[in-house]
Amino acid sequence: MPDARPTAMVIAIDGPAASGKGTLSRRLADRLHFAHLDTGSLYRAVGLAVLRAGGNPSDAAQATEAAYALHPETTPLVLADPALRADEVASAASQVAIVPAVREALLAFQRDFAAYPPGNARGAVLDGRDIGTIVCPDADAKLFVTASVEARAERRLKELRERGVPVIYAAVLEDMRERDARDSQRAVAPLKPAADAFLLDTSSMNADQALDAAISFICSKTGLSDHCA
Ligand SMILES: Nc1ncnc2c1ncn2[C@@H]1O[C@H](COP(=O)(O)OP(=O)(O)O)[C@@H](O)[C@H]1O
Ligand SMILES: Nc1ccn([C@@H]2O[C@H](COP(=O)(O)OP(=O)(O)O)[C@@H](O)[C@H]2O)c(=O)n1
Repeated sequence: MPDARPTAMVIAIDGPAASGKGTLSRRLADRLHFAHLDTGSLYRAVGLAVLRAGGNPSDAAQATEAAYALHPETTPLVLADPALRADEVASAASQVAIVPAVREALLAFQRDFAAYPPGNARGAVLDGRDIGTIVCPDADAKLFVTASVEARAERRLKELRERGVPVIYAAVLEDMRERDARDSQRAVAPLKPAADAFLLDTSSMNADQALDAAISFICSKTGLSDHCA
């Protein structure tokens, strides 16, 4: 039986790779004491499972089988796997994400998280590509976080180098462009801002400035006041 908690508040954060949506979502969830779900990790988990099985992430049947093999009880453990952060896994994620049956398989988990955030939290922040458009179209506040493709490639390059991964700027930029194209042009749930999303371009903002801008929008939109100062 669903529990009798009051309806949870939902903040939807979408945007392209390395726009800063994950950093912003984590910090928002901290500030508001909300639960956070990085939905990209779900697609990465499906991509990684196919790669580990020696399969092809573009094969719809293999991707669908891997998506249905993710179970809510074990998913939190799977999402903590550091292997999810590898660049080839990001690429595999964007290939499995094209498959409508994969998206369908992951939908219930995301909607349940939004409706019944873990830890008895009074709200949830979900970040991804289609949260404001498909997963939670009735979210209380929606943000679409962007930055120029060059700024995003610089950020991802720095992040990968800090983790000791040997990469060059041109390859990261090329990968980002490829993934942007695949995510924006796919037929199902393409990356695009919801009509009622607040557009936040972080190209020349640091993470603190992005958080301040987001908090001020969310507070004015939702009437939340206790964490807004
Ligand atoms: N506003 C910002 N300015 C500069 N770097 C940022 C900003 N927001 C996030 N970052 C850094 O950029 C990288 C990508 O950010 P992340 O939040 O993982 O993006 P996304 O979730 O959109 O892929 C991380 O290394 C993060 O620390
Ligand atoms: N809600 C979501 C989240 C991610 N994805 C897919 O999963 C891939 C990896 O997402 P991510 O958010 O982990 O990627 P980064 O922004 O961290 O690079 C994306 O390129 C999308 O193809 C999606 O289709 N829908």
